[in-house]
Amino acid sequence: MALHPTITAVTDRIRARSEGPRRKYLDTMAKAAAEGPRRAHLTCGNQAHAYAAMGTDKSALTEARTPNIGIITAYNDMLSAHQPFEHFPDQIRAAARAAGGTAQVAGGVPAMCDGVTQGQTGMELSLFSRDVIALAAGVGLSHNVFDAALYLGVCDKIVPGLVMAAATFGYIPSLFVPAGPMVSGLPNDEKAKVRQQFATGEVGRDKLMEAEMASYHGPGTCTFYGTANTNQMLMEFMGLHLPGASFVNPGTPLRDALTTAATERALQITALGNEYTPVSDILDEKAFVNGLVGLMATGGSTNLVIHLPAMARAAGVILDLQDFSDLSEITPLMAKVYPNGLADVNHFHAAGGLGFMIGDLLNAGLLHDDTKTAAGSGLERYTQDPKLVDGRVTYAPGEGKSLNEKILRPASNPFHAHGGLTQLSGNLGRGVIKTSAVAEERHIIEAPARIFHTQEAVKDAFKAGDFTADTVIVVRFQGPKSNGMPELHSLTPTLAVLQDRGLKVALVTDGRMSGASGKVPSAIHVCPEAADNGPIGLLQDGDIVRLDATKGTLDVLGVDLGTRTPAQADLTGNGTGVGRELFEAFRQNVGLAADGAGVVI
Ligand SMILES: O=C(O)[C@H](O)[C@@H](O)[C@H](O)[C@H](O)COP(=O)(O)O
Ligand code: SF4
Repeated sequence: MALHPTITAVTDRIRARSEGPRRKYLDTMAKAAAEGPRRAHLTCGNQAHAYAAMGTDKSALTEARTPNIGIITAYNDMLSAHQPFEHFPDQIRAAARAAGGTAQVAGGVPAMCDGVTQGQTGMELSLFSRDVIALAAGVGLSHNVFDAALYLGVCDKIVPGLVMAAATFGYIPSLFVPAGPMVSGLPNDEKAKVRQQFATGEVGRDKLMEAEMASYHGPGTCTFYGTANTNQMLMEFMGLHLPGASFVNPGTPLRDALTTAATERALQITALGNEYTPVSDILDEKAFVNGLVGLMATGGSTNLVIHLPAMARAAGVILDLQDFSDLSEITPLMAKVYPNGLADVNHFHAAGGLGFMIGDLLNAGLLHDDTKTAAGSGLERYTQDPKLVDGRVTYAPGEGKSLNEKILRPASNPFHAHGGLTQLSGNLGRGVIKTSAVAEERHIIEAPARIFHTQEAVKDAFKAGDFTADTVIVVRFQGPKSNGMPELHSLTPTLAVLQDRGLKVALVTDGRMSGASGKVPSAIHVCPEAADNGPIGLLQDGDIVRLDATKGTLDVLGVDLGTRTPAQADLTGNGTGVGRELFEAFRQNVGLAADGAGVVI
């Protein structure tokens, strides 16, 4: 099938926009690659330190004739999605040895669980932790003794931060190794219902705790289609996972076989062999366009509208919100996974999952097939399913059709004609809205604004019974310069109760929401932010705000903003407590949300 003209046009536009930075990046990568195996440049002393504790691997390492893998691990016990990584290094070392290579943990990176910090002060470090992860991975890889790298990470900022590092070290062939989703527990919509009942006082904390523990109940990624699982989708659409690796549950024989297969593949694609595949050849404008199409076709997390520009910039590729909008316009919404529907990622995977989607989108001319991937050339191979045969991974053709059209549909008969993300612009600045989880009749709202400077103040106003009419709830001073741009997802139950009571409500914020947020129309990432003299800082209670997701507009009506003085907020409290003291330089130097809210890149 010929490539859709918009795919070609957007790819060409990105390539043209990126020409300078991409050329500089590729020159840097080529220079590094030309230096040959890293270890050749280390002294005996350097190497002795690196191998001292490596036991039986020492001779292979010192002879430096076989490839050595550096493992960057985001293991900790706080994220259910990362807890399984505890034993992955042992498995990877054994698999490398068995395949004639070696592997060492090059370093660890921090990983924040946004579920633990949701609605808490710690969430103010969440977005910044992405760049900390990139920095920490760089420290590990700077030991410079690796011919390939394996990145162990899944969740929200961890994959984006690791991709920023993998691109920066783009001369090192790499794969991302996932741990997979937890098996299904209490359905996400039932959990959300109990939360709303708790918000209205219908159930007590005991019932809420019971529901939460039944929903988040074991090792593996949470099963909604939030940022973590959107990251997993990207790693297949962009060719950094093995095909079909994303949604195989942890602790299963196929999961273990995939980890072994990823290790073997990493050893095959180093510069010591004949299939050198540096990350810099994989992460190009075509890979990012494929990632954007996957984001739209699956109704993925709005957080990737911030992370993808930062990931791309690390590879010299410059994305713009217009690229997201134009691709959303031509990409059908093919999946309905919570919060966009009732199914979870396990059901999605069973229905045909990413392999079906990639095949169907390729046939529809909506993906580049001629991309380089860690598994080899061409995206077609990602339509295959991994099977376990005698304890090893083999690939077989996927079903080629959806096995449950309530969850997954072909591009020819989608849930919506276009993707779930729309760019917004108007006299309040630029932002984004995820429409895939919002009922059509709620895509346009025009109502008086109520202005807040914290999410707690919104909840207090709700408890005081303040919301009795249609309202645009503005929560400002939530941008990266203000307080690190925390997710405001803990507002979801409150806003959903107001909506269920028959009110038309919308959220407008320079902050962000979670990938798990859904049914309330939310104009997010509004920039410039209030703390950066953005027009959102000029709004006053009672102003009529119109949010039109069908037209992509966000405006205050009948007000001359030029006559207004910007609101002030006391942000001093955001600089101390729970480690916020350490992030002042990040708040001072962070870029626009629309450009990726980067600090290090
Ligand atoms: O973007 C995301 O996907 C979220 O950050 C997610 O990782 C976060 O953990 C949610 O807070 C979980 O949902 P609940 O908070 O509703 O449990
Ligand atoms: S998906 Fe979110 S809540 Fe679940 S483990 Fe990852 S960061 Fe934590």
